[in-house]
Amino acid sequence: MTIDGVAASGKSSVASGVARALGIPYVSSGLLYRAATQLGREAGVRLGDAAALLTHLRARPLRLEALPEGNRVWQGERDLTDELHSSQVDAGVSVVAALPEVRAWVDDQLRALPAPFVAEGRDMGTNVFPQARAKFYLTASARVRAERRSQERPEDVDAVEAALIERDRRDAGQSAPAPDAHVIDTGPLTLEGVIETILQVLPTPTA
Ligand SMILES: Nc1ncnc2c1ncn2[C@@H]1O[C@H](COP(=O)(O)OP(=O)(O)OP(=O)(O)O)[C@@H](O)[C@H]1O
Ligand SMILES: Nc1ccn([C@H]2C[C@H](O)[C@@H](COP(=O)(O)O)O2)c(=O)n1
Repeated sequence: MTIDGVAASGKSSVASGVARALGIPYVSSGLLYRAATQLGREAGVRLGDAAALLTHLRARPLRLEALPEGNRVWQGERDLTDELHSSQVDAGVSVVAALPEVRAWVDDQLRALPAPFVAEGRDMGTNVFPQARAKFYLTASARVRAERRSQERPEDVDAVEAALIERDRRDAGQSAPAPDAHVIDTGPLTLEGVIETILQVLPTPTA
């Protein structure tokens, strides 16, 4: 199954809860875009330069570890995960995610993972796993998302809201609900409420 949605709409928290309830892993595709951005920044590669970025990424392959309590991204023995949710990565990641070559690099890694899992991101239901048996798309107003996110970060809520609106604008090209997705406004719901809503509409597996 797939869970897509706008920035900070609760995708990874919800995917984690649903996956736990189903006893399967979840996979956070955004982490691979974030890792590509962080490694490009570190190496001084211009983030819009797909060829240079991919040469750099292919020389040092990444591994996405789908742990139930949270995904982790490794490059050899180095765990990059805790560096990937900074405001600097947030500011550059949409440029990297707009590169078709980088999207193909991410998609190949996701499609190589052993099923079943819950896939979370922007285009999981539309592009990467169009055959998924159930698809969801999470939304919430920018204000609600900023209020939630500002509890995790030092920035004030107005600055977080402005950054989310800008990232939504830049990601719009690859972030739309699949025609067969269930769209959920998470604004009025608790995290547990969103997870429960999804579990209730999931089709029962056939024998
Ligand atoms: N329904 C909800 N009610 C209250 N808080 C929520 C809800 N859903 C998510 N949150 C909180 O909102 C914040 C953002 O959630 P999360 O990181 O899961 O979003 P995301 O869509 O994966 O973000 P990103 O796009 O940046 O990767 C977290 O602090 C999470 O606990
Ligand atoms: N399937 C995906 C997943 C992510 N992205 C881009 C868009 C986001 O700005 C960025 C980080 O993702 P997040 O951690 O916010 O889920 O990566 C994408 O284009 N496609």
